[in-house]
Amino acid sequence: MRVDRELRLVGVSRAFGEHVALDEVSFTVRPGRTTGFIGANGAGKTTAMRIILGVLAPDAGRVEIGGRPLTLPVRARFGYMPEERGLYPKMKVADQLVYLGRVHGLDLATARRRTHELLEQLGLADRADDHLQTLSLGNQQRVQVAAALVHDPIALVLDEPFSGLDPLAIDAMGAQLRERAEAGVPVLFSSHQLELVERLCDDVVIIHEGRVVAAGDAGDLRAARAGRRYRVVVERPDGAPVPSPDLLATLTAAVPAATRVADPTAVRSGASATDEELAGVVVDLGPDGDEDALLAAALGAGRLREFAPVVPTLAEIFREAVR
Ligand SMILES: Nc1ncnc2c1ncn2[C@@H]1O[C@H](COP(=O)(O)OP(=O)(O)OP(=O)(O)O)[C@@H](O)[C@H]1O
Repeated sequence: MRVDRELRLVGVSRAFGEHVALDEVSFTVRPGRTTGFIGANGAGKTTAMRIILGVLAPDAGRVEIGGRPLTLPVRARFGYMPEERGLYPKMKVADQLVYLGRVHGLDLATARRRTHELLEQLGLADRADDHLQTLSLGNQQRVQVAAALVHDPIALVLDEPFSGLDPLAIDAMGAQLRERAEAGVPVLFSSHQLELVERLCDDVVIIHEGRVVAAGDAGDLRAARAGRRYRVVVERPDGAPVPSPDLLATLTAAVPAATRVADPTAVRSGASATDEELAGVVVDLGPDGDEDALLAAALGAGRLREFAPVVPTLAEIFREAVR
């Protein structure tokens, strides 16, 4: 029988003295999917993860798996990578992983096999007999991930597993998380690297000052905010683009609700063009702006070269959600 592993936080609150770190936080980490947990420093990510793992008690609310309250034996089968990395610096890498596997109930042969497999997959096989403290910080981090994975966890909760890793290690780690998710494990990880989250996550939870401000399928969140944003490029009769400020003035005169937003294409290409040199603008119509009126204004401004919906990046959604 397949275990229902959907992990849910329901109305979880937690204060430290007067400071409310989590305020009725609810979200779901779906099995078979990776969920990115994002929020500014101090937003409450680590607190929520500690509560999931039972390291910290909530003041109110609960954590469930498969619709049932989490019990200690079930929690023991979770994989957790805490923010404060907690391995033994003077112990050999492989011995440490075998030991942790045994603590989690694996027999010796299985613990050794899993350790060997993980070290191979994470590119650390040649460091198996080195003391942890002799490894670089990035490689110690890889061992931390191996420690969270060694007992074949039924759920994975990782606090900033990518911080400090080089691009190759990020790929190796990302592949591990993806593989675990595909095996039906709910995977939750926090990160400040939003492009990485965008690349690796199926779902996303955005937390701001202790409250969830957006959650769900990352593609849906982006698509829901598309369609109200357009990139408009208009040419003069001589073929030169109408300068951005002039074009913006024309568009906003016709559609007062339209506001300019940073052009993600310009930012991504690292363009250093001034406003006058930039071809076109990206405008957001907000809830009230009229698309037809925007198009009519763009047509009236010259020869229309581009009128295309812009799908915001996760980083843009994040910035807006936490404003
Ligand atoms: N043990 C504690 N005692 C007092 N305050 C705490 C404690 N743990 C967390 N806090 C406070 O709760 C808030 C949320 O902290 P938390 O560590 O959960 O944030 P975070 O989103 O993980 O931040 P970061 O991205 O910086 O790691 C912060 O204001 C923090 O100072």
